[in-house]
Amino acid sequence: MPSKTEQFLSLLDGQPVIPVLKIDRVADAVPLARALARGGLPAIEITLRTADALEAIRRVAAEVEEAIVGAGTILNARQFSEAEAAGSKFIVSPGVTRELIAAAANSKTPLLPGAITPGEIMMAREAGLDFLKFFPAEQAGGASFLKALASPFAGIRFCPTGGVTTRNARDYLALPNVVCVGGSWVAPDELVRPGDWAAIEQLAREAADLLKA
Ligand SMILES: O=C(O)C(=O)C[C@H](O)[C@H](O)COP(=O)(O)O
Repeated sequence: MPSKTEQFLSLLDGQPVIPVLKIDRVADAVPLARALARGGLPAIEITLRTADALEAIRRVAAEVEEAIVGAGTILNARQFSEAEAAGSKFIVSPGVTRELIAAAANSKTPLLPGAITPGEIMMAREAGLDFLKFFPAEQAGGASFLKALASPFAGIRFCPTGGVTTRNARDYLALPNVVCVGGSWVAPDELVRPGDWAAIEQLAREAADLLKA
């Protein structure tokens, strides 16, 4: 039986960027998920930072077959189960807590918890969590900080998120302990608001190709 991390990584299937989405209008969720998938980024994270986030997850899970929808900004066990019930295929949290560790242990849905410091990483590791969100990546010390964590934590893989853009994504993706990065830059408000799905598809395509150039 592959570990939950292995299952999660095979779901991501080499996708280098996970779009981090804040859905202000629930009607945007489906066309946005479709545009990102068309551009090559089927795995998306819808953050529970807006009132309609769970409904957005529900709609994408039900209507966008090609999407792999996850939930972000999960802060406690209640939100974990609500997001799971809405159809989330993975759960992302900004940090790691005992409550979330227990929720993840009781669930088949993989958890990508935030961790920055060696102590947080060790706490996650002790709980069997070995794929972590390095958050907030840029603000906490960036690629050089994360690089320094590779030696003591050889088995831990990261998804740096926070301040990551096309400008610095390659610096992270070049690190041996980085699997993918997360970021909101592929779905900026100024393109989502007018429903410019073609422009978002193009941004997704550029992001999906980051590892190729
Ligand atoms: O809410 C969460 O759980 C988050 O992940 C916080 C941030 O929205 C992401 O880290 C994206 O950050 P930016 O790409 O810098 O906009």
